[in-house]
Amino acid sequence: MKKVMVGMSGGIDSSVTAYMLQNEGYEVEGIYLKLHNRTDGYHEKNLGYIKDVANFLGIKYHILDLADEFKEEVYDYFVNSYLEGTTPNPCVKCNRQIKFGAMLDFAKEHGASYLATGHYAKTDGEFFYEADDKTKDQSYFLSQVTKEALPYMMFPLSTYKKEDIIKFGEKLDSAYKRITEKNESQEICFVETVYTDVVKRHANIDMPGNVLDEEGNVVGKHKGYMHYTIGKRRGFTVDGAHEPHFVTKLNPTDNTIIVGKKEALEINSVEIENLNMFIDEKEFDCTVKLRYRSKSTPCHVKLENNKGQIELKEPVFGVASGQLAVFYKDEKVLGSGWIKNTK
Ligand SMILES: Nc1ncnc2c1ncn2[C@@H]1O[C@H](COP(=O)(O)OP(=O)(O)OP(=O)(O)O)[C@@H](O)[C@H]1O
Repeated sequence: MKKVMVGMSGGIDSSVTAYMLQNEGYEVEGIYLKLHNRTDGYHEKNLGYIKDVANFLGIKYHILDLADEFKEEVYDYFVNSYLEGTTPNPCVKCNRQIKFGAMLDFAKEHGASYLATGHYAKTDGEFFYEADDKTKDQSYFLSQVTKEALPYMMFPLSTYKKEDIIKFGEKLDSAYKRITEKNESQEICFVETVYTDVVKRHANIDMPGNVLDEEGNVVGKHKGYMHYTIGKRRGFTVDGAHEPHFVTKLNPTDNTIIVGKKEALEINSVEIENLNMFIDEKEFDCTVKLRYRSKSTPCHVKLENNKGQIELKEPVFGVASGQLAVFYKDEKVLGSGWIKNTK
């Protein structure tokens, strides 16, 4: 019987994942990663749910403390990105370095043939594909995972809708029902409310400064550049403005922000770096997502020396440095790169 390790968070998706794989005949073991202490008793609470599910399934589970790696690779990167005036994507880093880096190594060392998670995405061992439930699809966040990890990955939820997983869990057992009754899913697992609450523990984010127009004229005041991301339209003043103004650029060096009208957010080309490609072609047409939940835009791509240039065939509004450009051919992920500059 083949052994599958399941990354268990104490949430409904991974709990149902473990059940499904056991039902399919795999020998299942769980792994809980200690990544951060968002609130007091955070791990104890999650482990309480995991223990009940593991008892119900009759499986064993491991606890792996990756707090140091997580701090270095994900948390510090997250905070530093805001200090640098870019918009980070911590889940992308976590998937590459932690879940399908360190956790996968652990699973292999413990004799597992596969590592499964409750992510909504598909893989055939060579590529990632979008999940059937497009509203939950997480292929964007997985696109920096190394090619070498793909043959070990399993996503049993890829053909289901999240609401069906919840309904299934409610009926399965009280251990599962209890999980469906907690309502504490965060967009970013270590951010309780808004990102500024995390950043302000490490830096003084309240530093009033000048708002500039595109010509560099002072046109208003802001609360401190770290309060803003590209495309934001509130929380700063623009003297005498009748139309909405949007943040188009952050300047950490002099604590200024540049604003403009909607047209100023229009982007036609994007420079990327630190590529992770699943295909060998260096020049191709495809579609690209420049942030999670944006629609795919047709584009032409040229890659060279771990960098790339994307020419968009239709303009996109409000693209932030630090986010990921993910290339798709229909539902297939071709690869991705980090956004460095936009024009
Ligand atoms: N602390 C953790 N330890 C082990 N695996 C984890 C942990 N956090 C997340 N995972 C795995 O990564 C998957 C996707 O994580 P994400 O944070 O997007 O979860 P989610 O959709 O809320 O899922 P769940 O309902 O299982 O918490 C989870 O389904 C789980 O398999």
